[in-house]
Amino acid sequence: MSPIKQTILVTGGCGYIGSHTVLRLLESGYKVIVVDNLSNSSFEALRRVHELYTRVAPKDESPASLTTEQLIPFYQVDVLDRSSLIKVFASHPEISAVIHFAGRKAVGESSHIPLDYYNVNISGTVNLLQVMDEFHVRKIVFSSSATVYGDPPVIPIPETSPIVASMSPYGRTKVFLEHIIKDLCTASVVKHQRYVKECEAANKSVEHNYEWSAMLLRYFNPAGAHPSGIMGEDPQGIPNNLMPFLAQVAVGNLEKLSVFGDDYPTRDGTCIRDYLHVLDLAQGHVAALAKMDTNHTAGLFGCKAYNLGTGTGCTVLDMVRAFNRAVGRELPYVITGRRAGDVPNLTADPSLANKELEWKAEKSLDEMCTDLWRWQRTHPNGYSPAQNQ
Ligand SMILES: NC(=O)c1ccc[n+]([C@@H]2O[C@H](COP(=O)([O-])OP(=O)(O)OC[C@H]3O[C@@H](n4cnc5c(N)ncnc54)[C@H](O)[C@@H]3O)[C@@H](O)[C@H]2O)c1
Ligand SMILES: O=c1ccn([C@@H]2O[C@H](COP(=O)(O)OP(=O)(O)O[C@H]3O[C@H](CO)[C@H](O)[C@H](O)[C@H]3O)[C@@H](O)[C@H]2O)c(=O)[nH]1
Repeated sequence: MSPIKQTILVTGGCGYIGSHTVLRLLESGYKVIVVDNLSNSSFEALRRVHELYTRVAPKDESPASLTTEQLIPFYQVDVLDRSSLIKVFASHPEISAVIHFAGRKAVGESSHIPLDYYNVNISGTVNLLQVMDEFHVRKIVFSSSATVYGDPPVIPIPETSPIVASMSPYGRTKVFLEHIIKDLCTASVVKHQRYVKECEAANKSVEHNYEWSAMLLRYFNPAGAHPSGIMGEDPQGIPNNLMPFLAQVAVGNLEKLSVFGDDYPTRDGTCIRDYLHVLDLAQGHVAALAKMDTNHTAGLFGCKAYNLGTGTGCTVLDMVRAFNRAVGRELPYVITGRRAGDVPNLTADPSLANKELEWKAEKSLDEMCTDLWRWQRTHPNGYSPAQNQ
């Protein structure tokens, strides 16, 4: 008989990082429930997760005989919608932790519609945390970002680097949310101590633990796709990020890449980022959940931040060359002016995650590019069936 599996609620589980993480969770033996309002994704991502999981699942599970919703219960719910969230938690008392991806993530757009970003990212997360607390689910893995470091004083960046009033409303939501989650963890220790004292005074047994545990995962730059070629990033409209933009140039949907500035203090003048394969990033979430469990067994709760990156920085032009190798031809680009808010170098010091989470990004730059290209050339329009081969 299979051991009892923990159930993880994944918000934003149909999105780019979320869908790859849902697959890794299933492969690691977790049960998964997904909440997503599909504002930047489609249910098709979960169908692909189902298909891929069917290929590797243990024989006694036979997921092929299930519908996708039987394998992965799915709720098209907005994290701002408190009563619907309550229904999800009430229907699934087995939820033991939440991985929270849902939110808006376009840096540029956040400067034009800051209230939407503060509403979805901050109010949506506070809403979720309140509902979790109500249902005694007090373990969260949160999608933070390297953007919280602003323009950091030291490269590679350790977690002790100051987190700052970041460069965009989007970035600020991540900074605020880190503070909010830390405050919640701190307050919960006091609440639990008070509760324990009350129990002792009333000669009652201690039935609950009010203490929160949180993992703030500061992602560097996720790239790539599942090596099968059937799952990948499916950005709406013109992509904001470098790698999906390059991939769209390669399939002919966009004419050429604009390289935003070649006058930065870097080896070729273009910005340096730390790109990691999306499956390595997905595995980071599995490692963070495992660490929370080990901590709990040792009686440790509270909030901890980890960098998820490779520790190696690549310039924009390094990435163009790497993607050219995968595609087998030179893609057109033009150097333009700097993009507002970009900083010269965001390269992780991942040693804390390497040591404490026993996690390391394993996949190479060439794998990221080859996997991205396999996905994009077979799905030039992402999950939308129109014109895909
Ligand atoms: N992709 C990156 O480069 C990157 C880097 C650092 C941090 N992050 C963070 O990681 C998380 C996931 O990013 P991603 O790249 O997978 O983005 P994504 O847009 O592909 O995924 C986000 C998912 O959340 C859903 N969603 C959005 N608003 C929602 C709401 N109000 N209620 C319910 N669902 C909602 C979307 O439909 C989507 O499926 C985000 O929080 C993002 O800020 C991403
Ligand atoms: O068309 C483009 C797009 C990007 N770039 C450059 O490529 C680099 C990477 O840009 P991305 O937009 O791909 O990624 P960012 O580092 O700006 O931001 C991403 O990673 C951050 C963490 O490092 C945040 O989490 C943020 O949410 C996420 O979009 C930057 O130097 C940018 O100027 C171009 O030259 N042309």
